[in-house]
Formats: sequence, structure tokens, C-alpha cells
Amino acid sequence: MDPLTAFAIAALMMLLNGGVLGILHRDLPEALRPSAVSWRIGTLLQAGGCVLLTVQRQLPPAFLLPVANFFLILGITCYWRALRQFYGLPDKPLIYLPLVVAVPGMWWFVAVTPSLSARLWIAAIVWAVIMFNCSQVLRISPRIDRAVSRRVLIAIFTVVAAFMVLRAVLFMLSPSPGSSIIDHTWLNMITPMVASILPVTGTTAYLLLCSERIRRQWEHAATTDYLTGLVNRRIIATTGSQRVSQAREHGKVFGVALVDIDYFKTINDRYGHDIGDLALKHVAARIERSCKAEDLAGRQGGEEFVVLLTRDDITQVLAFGEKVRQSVRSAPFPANGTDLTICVSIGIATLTPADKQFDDLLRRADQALYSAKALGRDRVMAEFGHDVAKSA
Ligand SMILES: Nc1nc2c(ncn2[C@@H]2O[C@H](COP(=O)(O)OP(=O)(O)OP(=O)(O)O)[C@@H](O)[C@H]2O)c(=O)[nH]1
Repeated sequence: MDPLTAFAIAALMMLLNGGVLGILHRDLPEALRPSAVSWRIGTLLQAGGCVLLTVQRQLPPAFLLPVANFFLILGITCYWRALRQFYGLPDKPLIYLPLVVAVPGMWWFVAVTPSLSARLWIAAIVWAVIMFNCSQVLRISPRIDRAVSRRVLIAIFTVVAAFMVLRAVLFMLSPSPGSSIIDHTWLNMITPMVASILPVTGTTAYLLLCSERIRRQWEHAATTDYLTGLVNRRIIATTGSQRVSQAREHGKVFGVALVDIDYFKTINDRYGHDIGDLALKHVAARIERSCKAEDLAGRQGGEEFVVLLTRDDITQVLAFGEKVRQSVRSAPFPANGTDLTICVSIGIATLTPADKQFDDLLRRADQALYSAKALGRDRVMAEFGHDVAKSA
């Protein structure tokens, strides 16, 4: 097989991948589509560049080589753009700078001062710069994305960049360098294969990156309360059961605080549901501020929140409840031009040997909360009628 046939096969594979991505991208969520479209354009441009390289014997090099390189470099620039869009980074015209510099340079070293080695170096540097930036976009986002496909893409960008530089170096070191990129050297043979790694294998890795993002979004939606951002009832129940076992194993005090906004219906009726929602977010934020890293706060439903606490002794659990109550009371929040002070009632229960499961603990915290409401609200009650504020 000669290098031109290899370029033709590579172009065909890229076209197929670009076509498949074109069909599949409609299945992606709205937020991922701009990035998928950029990736698809990148793949089709790469294919276009390879098609042009297959007909290079038929067209004048001064026209063909700059145009083919324009397609190829714009293609990888589109990958860079696609990754920036994927991670929500703003569009930056500067990403087209390598293209703007490289294409006239290519033309110069074909038409004015012909030099294959200069062209190879321009290609090597430009590809390395763009590949490096693509991997940087992926590298700075590990907290958002721990997908294996992210690491695969970084590896692909690194391999392609390294190959382009190696190709220029080997060409310079070769005792009898070929006069064009269609000579039958092993380097020219593997060039189309390495060039197709990105649009072919890279596209698969990119699609897996998208599917991992979708999976995470589903997982987040299934575990998080959409309004407050706290975990939902389901996670509280499963984590609560785990913490019961852990507390028994390590001899720690495990407590539950049920936090309920007082007269919440009145807030809704007087100020409207939107302000009610703001009040829920406000209380959620005050609770989170009072939590330690190992605590877990969640929304149980309506205007009720739950906090799972592991402490050294019971007084620390009770102190947490009082801290939350005072934190909410002391921080009015803006509602329709006025500062609204809201209060919460809190019921607290700690794990006892008699508790069989997490629900038993939750039930006793609920009874304590009921007492706090019955005694006039804006207070913390522990189980068995222990009024925290009064005893402090
Ligand atoms: N804005 C808003 N309101 C909600 C939401 N979920 C439940 N509610 C409202 O919360 C109110 C709860 O009212 P009640 O159970 O009577 O509680 P309350 O008025 O706080 O009374 P106490 O708890 O006894 O002090 C109802 O009006 C529900 O419509 C929500 O997500 N957003």
C-alpha cells in the first residue's frame, strides 16, 4: 500500500465517523450539542484534508498543500473548540491564531522557497501547540470529570503531538530525506494512520466522555434536591443506615437533627411561592454553613431538612441544633424589598442501643420536633422533652 492509499482509507474512516456523529448528536442533551457539532465539523474537515492529500499528484502543490493543511489544522482547532464548549469555557478567537500563522507559512515554503523540512516543522509546531491546548482543557477539568475517556483523549493528543514532532526530527536526521510526503518511507506510511487516531479513536473517546457526563447528570438529578442543592430523602435514608452501623462499630455518638421552618405556609401566602423558595434556599445555606465536612444535610421534603451528625458526645449534637437555630434567626433575607426574619424549630435524637434501624432514630427526632412546635416554635428540642436552649 502506498501513502496515498493510506490517506484515502484514513479519509474514509474519518468521513464515516463524522457521519455517525452527525446522526448521533441529535440524541445528546441540548447543552452538549454545540460541542458535538464542533467535534463533527473537526472530523469532517480532517477527512476533507486527507481527501485532498490523496489527489496531490493531480493538483499543483502551491494550491493543494496550503489548502489541505488549512482543512487539517482547522479540523484540530475545531476539536480544541469542542472541548472548550464541553467544559463551558468561553469562545476565544485566539484559538485560530496557529491556523492563521501556519497556512501562509505552508504556502511560502511550497511556492516561494520550497522546503519540505520547513513545512514539516511548521506542521509539527502547530499540531503540538493545538494538541497541548486540547489536553490542557481536559487536564484542568478533572474535578468536573473523572471519566477514563478523558484520560484516553489526553493520551491521544499527546501521542499525535509527539509523533508530529518526531516526524520532523527524523526527517532532519535522515541521511537521504524524501523529497515529498508521498515517498515510500515508513514514516510517510504511518503518518495517515497516526493522523486518523484522533478523528476515529478520539471520536469514540469523545462520545464516551459525553455519555459519562449524561450519566453523572442523571445521578446528580436522582440524588439531589433541585431547589436547595442538598441531597434528597433517598440519600439521607441510605447514608443514615450506613452511619448507624459505622457509629456502632466505632463507638461514636450518631445524631439526627430535623429542622423545620416555622409558619412557612404564612410566608408562602403572604409573599408568594417564589419568596417561599428563596426562604428554603436561605435556610439550606445556613444549615450547610453550620455543618462540618463529615456531616450530611438533606431536604426531607416540603420545608423540612435533616442533618446527620457524628460527634464525640451528645452535647456536641445538641450544640449543633442551637447553632443552626441562631444562625437562621440572626440572618434575615431580602424579600420584596424588606428583610424577612425566619425561625426554625429543631428536633434532635441520638442513636440508642434500642434503635433497630435509622428510621427509629428519625421517628424520635420527629417527636422532638413536634414538641418544639407544640411549645411555641423557634426552639431546639431533644428527645424525651429536653429543651436545649433552656438547659444551656
Ligand atoms: N415555596 C414552596 N413551598 C412549599 C414547598 N414545599 C412545600 N411547600 C409549602 O410548605 C407549606 C407547609 O405548611 P405547613 O405544613 O402548614 O407548615 P408551617 O406553615 O410551616 O407550620 P408549622 O410547621 O407548624 O410552623 C405548605 O404551604 C406547602 O405548600 C416548596 O418547595 N416551595
